[in-house]
Amino acid sequence: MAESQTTVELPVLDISQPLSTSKLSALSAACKEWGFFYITNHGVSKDLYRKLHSLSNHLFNLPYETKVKVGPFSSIKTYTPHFIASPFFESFRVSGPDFSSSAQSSVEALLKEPNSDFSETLKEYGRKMTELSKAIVQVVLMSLGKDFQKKFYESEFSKCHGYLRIINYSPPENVVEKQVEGLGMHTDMSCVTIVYQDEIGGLQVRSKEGTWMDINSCEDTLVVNIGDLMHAWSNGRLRSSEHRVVLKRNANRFSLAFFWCFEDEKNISAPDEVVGEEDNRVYKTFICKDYLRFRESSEKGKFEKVGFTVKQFAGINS
Ligand SMILES: O=C(O)CCC(=O)C(=O)O
Ligand SMILES: [Fe+2]
Repeated sequence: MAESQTTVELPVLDISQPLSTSKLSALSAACKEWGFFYITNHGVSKDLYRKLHSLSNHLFNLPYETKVKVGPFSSIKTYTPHFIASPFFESFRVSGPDFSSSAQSSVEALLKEPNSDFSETLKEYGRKMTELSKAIVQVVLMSLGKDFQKKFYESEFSKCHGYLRIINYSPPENVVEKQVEGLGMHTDMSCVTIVYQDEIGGLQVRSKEGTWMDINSCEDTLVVNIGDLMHAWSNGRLRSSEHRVVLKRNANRFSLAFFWCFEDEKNISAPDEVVGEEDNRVYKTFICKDYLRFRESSEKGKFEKVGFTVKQFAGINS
């Protein structure tokens, strides 16, 4: 695998403040070119991350036979074991809007003693991520066009929902000599995704020319990326970039990816004003859940080679 040498420069938005005109245009350029940017002042404390990390480790450290109780063949299906996404990747999913009860149902199946720490902490994190996702969608709409937030936020995005993936990467021992993929190239099936990566880093975005660029981990900032649903809704104006995770150090890597998505039944269609006067529509209207199903069925057993994205599914002239 080719080593990547370059770090991508992305704008950092203070999400607690109204955006200046210059920040909005930096955001607009970053969403067009990279589909990635950073946010700061996001309101999640280091303490909350420490707590999430240690509670999650506790679950990842359980024996495999215990974890599969909530695995793909159980009724709960919140645990993704190794060798599905990659040999070095495992994750737990916590779904909204009731993050607490989603977390609790995993914990009840996994732990012998009742434990409300995990569900309480996930409730708090889910609430924060929901709030942030709403704010992020609004600024992204503002970056697309004047008044677009006023025009489209309520009518198009008010029924969005979120889910969280808690990820543990455990690299093989020879990772220092040979960089390995912890998660192969993919695009996200979300409107926007909010990623917390620990200080180890390893997240990379693919440039339009096909070069892998590092997205460094910066203290107190979160990474945001545009997903396929927002890409299609914006008629391709906002980029949903291919990205991956590489493991460069012989250390476990912890990350949290929060996906903010349209409701299953939504008809996804770029409004005329978003398409613009030339009326050059690049995506057909489609129903959100039909795309999710298409991805699920084309991804089985080969998560790493996602050749099937929204372009193949709903692209016009592709
Ligand atoms: O682990 C990360 O940093 C990113 C994970 C990711 O891209 C995903 O789960 O879609
Ligand atoms: Fe992703």
